[in-house]
This record gives sequence, structure tokens and C-alpha cells, in this order.
Amino acid sequence: MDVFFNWFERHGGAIDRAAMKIGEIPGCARGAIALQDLPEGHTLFTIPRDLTLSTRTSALPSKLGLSTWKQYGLHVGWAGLILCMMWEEAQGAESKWDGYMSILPSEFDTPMFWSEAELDELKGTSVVDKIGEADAEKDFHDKVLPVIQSRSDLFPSEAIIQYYTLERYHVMGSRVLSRSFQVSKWEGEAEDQDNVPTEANTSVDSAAMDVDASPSPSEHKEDHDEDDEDDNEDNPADVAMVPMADMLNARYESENAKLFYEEHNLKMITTKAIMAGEQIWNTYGDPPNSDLVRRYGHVDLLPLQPPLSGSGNMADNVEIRADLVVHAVSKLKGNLAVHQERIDWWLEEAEDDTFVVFTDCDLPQELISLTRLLLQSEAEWIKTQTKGKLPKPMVDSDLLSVAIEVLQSRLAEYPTSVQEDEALLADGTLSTNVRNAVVVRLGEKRILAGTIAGARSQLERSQASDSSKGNSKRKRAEQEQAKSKRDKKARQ
Ligand SMILES: C[S@@+](CC[C@H](N)C(=O)[O-])C[C@H]1O[C@@H](n2cnc3c(N)ncnc32)[C@H](O)[C@@H]1O
Repeated sequence: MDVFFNWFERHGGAIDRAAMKIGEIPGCARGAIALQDLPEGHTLFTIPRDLTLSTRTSALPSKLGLSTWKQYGLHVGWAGLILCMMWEEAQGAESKWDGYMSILPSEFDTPMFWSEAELDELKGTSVVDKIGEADAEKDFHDKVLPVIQSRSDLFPSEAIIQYYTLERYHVMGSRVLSRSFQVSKWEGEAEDQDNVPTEANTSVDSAAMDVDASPSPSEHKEDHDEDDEDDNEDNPADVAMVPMADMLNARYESENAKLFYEEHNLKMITTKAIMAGEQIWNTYGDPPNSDLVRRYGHVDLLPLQPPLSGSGNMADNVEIRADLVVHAVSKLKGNLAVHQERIDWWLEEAEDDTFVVFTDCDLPQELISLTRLLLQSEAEWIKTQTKGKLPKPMVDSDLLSVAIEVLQSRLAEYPTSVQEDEALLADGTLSTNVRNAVVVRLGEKRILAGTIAGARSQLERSQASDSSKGNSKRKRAEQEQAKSKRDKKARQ
């Protein structure tokens, strides 16, 4: 790490070498470790904004020119930044970021690089649909290759086979996904100095301030236009590689240091006291294990809180498609063809065709509301339309039976059971990728199982109350009957 530290300092970075070091951490590759007891508010290192690597700081966009940059769609999504990174790497020692690029990983544990058999282990989760390999490949062929082939002065043909392959594109994309930060323009910055340099605008000195400094909080947005200045979160020019800051690992609710933004510098500052020997953790925004695996290639395994038990990630969640609700109502209540009108109305009003259950194992309000809509009598449905409001998320026995059916059918989408997965993990012989896949799907299944258990006890209570209401109704009717008999007799 000495070479990297020296490069960092030579380019204006400052690091408190007495306070921290970068070292090997079992299970995390490298990470930052405190070398002495540190108080809250201690600055660990400072990165000049122009040492961050983005489409604002790389010289490539200005060499290509704004119109070419836009003509090839490099101002949309991550293709522009990835091309800058490929180009900087191809410059070797000539690149300002040579000392940084050379220490970045080229191998990843993310599903983008998994075998088919490993991807099969994620069946039931929504991770596979979100990997984005096809989109990345399309960007490479539609944007990056054409621009490379159009400028042999910038991309010499002999360099293409080494630096500008689809494989390198995926590697750079994965570096962005797992290590980039949002670095917006500094507040008050003239808006017309855009990221795509006209002439000399390769400095970010005049740029950004940010609120969220976790690596890679932004995702590739296919249809974002750079001109859309209103939404900084989505501005691809704000996505930056931040040397040194990206050496920090993260774990659920463990953050003890964070990147702070100043006009000319970014600073990593402790947010809690840290003891000598402890790891210095940044935050990645505490995502669920499904996102951790997809973006970073690792999972968090910490003690779970009730109603769950065992270990996992309290930020986990499960997505449930609305069509499972439609099928469950249809299964329990008969053909739903007549309800197409209600489904269309729901989609129009609620704009929600996926429900999310979290680790509190509560039924999602929207799921309850849709179920109620589908269970309504014709008269109630007419009333709902007149009011123009979604049904209130209240449960009764009928609704709980449907909800349990929905959760069970969602659970059946995973090929293995909770018990089978627990046994697989206990065995301890799984490869990293398979283990991570099992942890992701087990976390989701535990949420579903916990939610089913909760809904079942609610159903039992609801049925008991229905039957006690029924009993007292019957008793009252019997009493009234007996009384009227007595009255009749008395009158005779
Ligand atoms: C921003 S980098 C952090 C530095 C990185 N460990 C390295 O060696 O360069 C993010 C990557 O670190 C690893 N990582 C971060 N937090 C981790 C954790 N809690 N457990 C395991 N790996 C972790 C993952 O591989 C992730 O993609």
C-alpha cells in the first residue's frame, strides 16, 4: 500500500498515517484499520476533488469534444465514465490515476461473473433480473465500440485488444458499481459549466457537495439525460471514483467514518470514537443482502431481531408481485376474469404491481388494500370507484386466508426450504458465491415464513373472535326466541 499512499500524497491527497493503515482483513480483502484510539470528528484523509476520477475530471471527454460525446450517447448512464476509466488505464504511467487504477481489483464475487449453476442458486430472488449484463453489453456495442473505432488517434488499434474489450468494460463497470461515490457539483457552482468539458473544464475544483457519500448509491439509469439538471442523484457526471475513500468496507449499522464534502476537498472523518485495532467502516447505505451481493459481492450476517432469529441482514426484504394476489383470490374465491376492471383500476390508482415485505414481517399495506379491492362485493366496488380511494388496509379472516396463500405461493418460488438452506450453511463447505446465494434466499424465506406465522396467528384470533361473535349472536337469538315463547304463553 506504500506505493499507493505515496501516489496519493504526490497528487495532493493527505492521509494521517499515524491514525490508520490499509491492511488485509479476512473475508473483506483490504480494509482500513485504526492504528490508535481515535475520537469522533478526526480527519483520516483528505482527497482533492480533482483527484476523483469522473467524466468531469478525465481529459477524455474534452479530447473527444462535447458534440461527439453526446452523439455517441456517452452522457447517458455509466458508459462515459467506464470509457474514461478504460482510456485512463490505457494511458499507463501517463495517466494521473495510474497509481490508483493499478491497485483496483479486476476480479469480483458479483453475480455478473457467476456460472449458470451459481446463478441458479439465486432462483426465487429478484437478483438475477437486476444484474444488468445485457444492458451493459448493449452500451458497449452501441456507444463505446463505435466511438473507439471512430478515433484511432485516441484509441490506437493495437491498444483495443488489451484495454477496450467487453471483458474490461465489465470489470470497469463492476468497479463503478462497487466503489463509486456520488460527488455532485459544489453548491453555488455555475450551472453552465457542465461535466462534459468544452475546453479546460477538467477540474472539479468548482464542483460538488453531496449528501450521500456511500459508494455507488446511484444505479445505471438507461434513460437519464445529462441535461436533466434537476435530479443530481441521477446525473452520471456526479458518479466518481474516489481514491482512498473506496478502500473502506461497510457492514450493517457499523459506520464509524464518513466522507464529507467541502468546496475543494472530500474528507473522510470519523463519526464515532474508534479503538486502536478496530476496522474503520464507511456505510454503503445498509442495503439488503440481495443488493449487497449484486453490487459488492458480499453479504452481511449479523444477529437478527424478533420476530426473526438466527443471523442475517435486518435490511433484507422480499418482493411480491401483485399477480400472486390475483391468483390467490381467484384460487380461494373463484374465477377472477370479472375482476380485470378492478385490476386495471388498481394499476392506474396505486401504480404498484410489486409489494415489499421487510424483516418486521408485517403484511404490506398495499397488498392488503389490493386484496380487499378484489374481495369487495359489487356494491362495495362501485362505492370504491365513486370515492376514488384505495380500500383501507384492514384485515379480516377472508383477507388473511388470501394473504397466507399469497405468501405460500411466493415461498414456493424458491426451490429449497428454510431447513434445507440452514443445513447447507451449517455444512460450511459451500463456495463463496453459492454460500452468498444461499444466505440471500434464506434471508428472504425467513421473512416470508415469519410473515406467514404472524398472519396465521392473526387469522386464528380473527376466527376465534368471529366464532365468539357468532356464538353470542346465536345465544341472543335463542334468548329472544325463549322470551317470545314465554310472552306468548303468558298471554294465553
Ligand atoms: C469499496 S470496496 C472496499 C475495499 C475493498 N475491500 C478492497 O479490497 O479494495 C468494496 C468491496 O469491499 C468488499 N467488502 C466491503 N465490505 C465488506 C464486508 N462487510 N464483508 C466482506 N466484503 C466486504 C466487497 O468486495 C466490496 O465489493
